[in-house]
Amino acid sequence: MTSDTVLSLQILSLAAFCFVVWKVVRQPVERASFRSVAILVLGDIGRSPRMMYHSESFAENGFETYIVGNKGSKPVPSLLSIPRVHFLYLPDAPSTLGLPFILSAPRKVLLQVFSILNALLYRIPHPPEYIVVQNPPSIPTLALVWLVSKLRGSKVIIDWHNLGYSILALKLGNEHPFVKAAKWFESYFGRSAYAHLFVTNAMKEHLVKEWNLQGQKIVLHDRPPGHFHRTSPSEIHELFQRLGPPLDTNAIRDFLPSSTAPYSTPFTKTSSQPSKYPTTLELDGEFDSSPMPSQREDRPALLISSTSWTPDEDFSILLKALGLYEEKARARNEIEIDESKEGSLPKVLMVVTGKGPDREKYMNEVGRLQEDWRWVRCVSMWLEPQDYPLILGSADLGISLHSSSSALDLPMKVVDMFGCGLPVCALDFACLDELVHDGVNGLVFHNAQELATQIASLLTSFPNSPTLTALRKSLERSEQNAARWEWSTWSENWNTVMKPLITHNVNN
Ligand SMILES: Nc1nc2c(ncn2[C@@H]2O[C@H](COP(=O)(O)OP(=O)(O)O[C@H]3O[C@H](CO)[C@@H](O)[C@H](O)[C@@H]3O)[C@@H](O)[C@H]2O)c(=O)[nH]1
Repeated sequence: MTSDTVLSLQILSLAAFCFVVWKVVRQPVERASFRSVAILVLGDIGRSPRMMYHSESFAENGFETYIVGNKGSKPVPSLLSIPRVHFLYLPDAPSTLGLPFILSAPRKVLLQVFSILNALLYRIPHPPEYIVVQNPPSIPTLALVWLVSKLRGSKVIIDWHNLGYSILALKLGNEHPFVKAAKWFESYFGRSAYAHLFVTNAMKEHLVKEWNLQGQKIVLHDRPPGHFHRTSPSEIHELFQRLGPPLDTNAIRDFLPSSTAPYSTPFTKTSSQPSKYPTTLELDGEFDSSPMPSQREDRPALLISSTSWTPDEDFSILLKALGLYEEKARARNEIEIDESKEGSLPKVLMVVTGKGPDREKYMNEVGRLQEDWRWVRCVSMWLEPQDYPLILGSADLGISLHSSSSALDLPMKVVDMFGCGLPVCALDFACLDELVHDGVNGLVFHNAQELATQIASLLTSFPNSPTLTALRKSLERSEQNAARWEWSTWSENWNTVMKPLITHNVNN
């Protein structure tokens, strides 16, 4: 494409943008219609769990719910089945046409501005009562919802997941002029809203103090959806039959215990197949006629990490820790081994779920490293929304490498893991203790050596590790730990914290 054509395209976009703004400014302000909400996600809706959960909660509370965002991964199934939910997809970001960043970035923002305004002003038939916007990204969304609220009378709710400028600072450094400009933009357009939601107490305290936020301020911690649970052996059996392909590579097939579908998987077996390990009933001399799957004693330990593969998560820590575990397992199992196998370490299958920019870089590194590994394998996969909680609930240990660019947000993946009864080893950062209680529901580490030591100590004598079992028990809702139980589901929490905020006007 010639530079003339590019210039004409830019001029056209600018003209279209000016036309929309001119039309809007001339339009008489329409009253916002009660019980409707626009949820704005600048990104793949299917990879924005918190915004999907908000949408579901609004719709369940009788709101006509418009989700504005990009099409990509499949949204959670429950959202697709609610009649009041409408998806308004934004066009995908245009290709850069080989233009330098200085030209391609403003062009991209301009097209985004146009399509977001078009959605919020025209595609939603009546002004929504509320607009819920996720931050980050802040540019251009915070300014746009501010403008739309002035024009259409909608009330803006900013859902503070993190601080956008702190993510940019990871790449450019705190002193870069773009970072300073982004911080100004975020604090200026983020200052006043009908309400501000925060994912941690720490973020609320920080922003109230530093940015003098106007409007109601509420901490809405992430919580897992009600259907997240510890996966039963039957569900694990079905899941690993479904997962087939990502685990069906030479490197993985030879590493896992052999299995014969549909009778067994590397993690489960059924009594329909003669088993190497007799069940308790068989040992008691009774015939086990039930085909119910059970977990195999010779299964590898299943470790899970979940991520968006962004630069704030340093997967080199995990890879180094897995290498150190490999050394420990060799030393224990191949040199010091005694007859009883007491104190031995199991093979480890590390599954990293999620999609994102740094995936290829780290998985190429994994490919090189595991050529020399005998006790560890690492695979990455993206699971359909219904399978994601099932794999978390099948695992033995979760790992979080979330370090938080602002030190003010928390890893949602850990919330997911706790919801599925999975204890974690989590990398420490400033406000992690709002979620992970060291030695109670998980362990906190600071570097690869510590992580490797924790994995080895939790997996000693696997699958009968008392420490791992104790951590897992703290996540069970039982009479014994009722007193310190702090977990609720997303909708219980939302109905307690958010509902009074948004139904207040209707009740009055
Ligand atoms: N369906 C599916 N979802 C996945 C998969 N892997 C990861 N996810 C989704 O991706 C999330 C993890 O993405 P991250 O971007 O790593 O999130 P986080 O650091 O744990 O949490 C951040 O985002 C939250 C809200 O979106 C914030 O609340 C939180 O404070 C933090 O900023 C998981 O919680 C899960 O919903 C997968 O294979 N399949």
